[in-house]
Amino acid sequence: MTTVLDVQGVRHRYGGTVALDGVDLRVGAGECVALLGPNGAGKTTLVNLVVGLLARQAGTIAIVGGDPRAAASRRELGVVQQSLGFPTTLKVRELVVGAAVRAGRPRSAAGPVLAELGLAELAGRRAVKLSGGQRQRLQLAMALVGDPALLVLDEPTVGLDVAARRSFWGIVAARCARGVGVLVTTHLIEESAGVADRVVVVDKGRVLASGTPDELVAVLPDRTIVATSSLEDSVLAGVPGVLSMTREGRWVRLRTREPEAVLRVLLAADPGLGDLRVEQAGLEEAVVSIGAGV
Ligand SMILES: Nc1ncnc2c1ncn2[C@@H]1O[C@H](COP(=O)(O)OP(=O)(O)OP(=O)(O)O)[C@@H](O)[C@H]1O
Repeated sequence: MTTVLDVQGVRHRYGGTVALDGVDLRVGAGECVALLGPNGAGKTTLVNLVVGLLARQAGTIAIVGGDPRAAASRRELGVVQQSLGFPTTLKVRELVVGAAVRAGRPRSAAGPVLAELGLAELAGRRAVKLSGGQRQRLQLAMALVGDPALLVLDEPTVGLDVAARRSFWGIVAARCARGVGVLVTTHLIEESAGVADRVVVVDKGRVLASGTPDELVAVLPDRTIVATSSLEDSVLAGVPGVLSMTREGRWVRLRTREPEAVLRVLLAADPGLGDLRVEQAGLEEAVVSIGAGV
């Protein structure tokens, strides 16, 4: 797989604060990588270094082999960042045409992208009059019109409703399938599981874990036994191997790392046991546990 983003040994400090403490990260062509981490983990710093907004202090960053601040590399890059505002007077078409020209593409490249993103009918509208979801699609149109090899999306779906989010990710997935590499930061863990080929968990400026969403979930040994039970709560909580229990009406949820042993006890002792299932932890629990050093 061709590498479109290669980050190696990147460190960054703001005065005495260490924001990145030796980060390695790779995005291949056609790969969607989600960068997950709590507030202050270093995600924005990394994104700003990749898109050339911050000057590199230590380590290397290459976009399709080039320096992020070189003009040739910037043409390989499409960016959607939350904080971007639009000039008040400019219309949707003018902004997309401008982005095409800046990326060295013909003005005519704007038309197909406006159509692909469902913005053709809004092309004559001033950008500041768009809804939140339409603005995100406009930013994506401006990012895609340059035909980038790498898309960097910084919390791109914050504030969007479910339908707008689905449509946004549908467009990104289609580009990914055509070979564009994507780096996306998000707090929406379960959403990232749906779109990312690989999730990279960062905290305190370091990569804690990297893998497919399924791999990350698999590293967490916790399972939850869900069942109806006739046993008293205190008896259930006292079954060897049960880490915690909660009850919702007739249902109990038992967290354990030894599901077979707990099930054996329940099957022998609980005449009212029914509707039994064992669940794996979700991606959110996996990421929280990795962050907590589990
Ligand atoms: N301009 C700055 N000056 C000083 N410290 C900064 C600056 N920007 C970020 N930091 C610090 O660097 C660390 C990493 O911040 P960064 O914004 O990269 O994290 P983040 O993962 O994007 O967080 P969030 O999810 O809250 O946006 C934090 O400790 C933060 O306080």
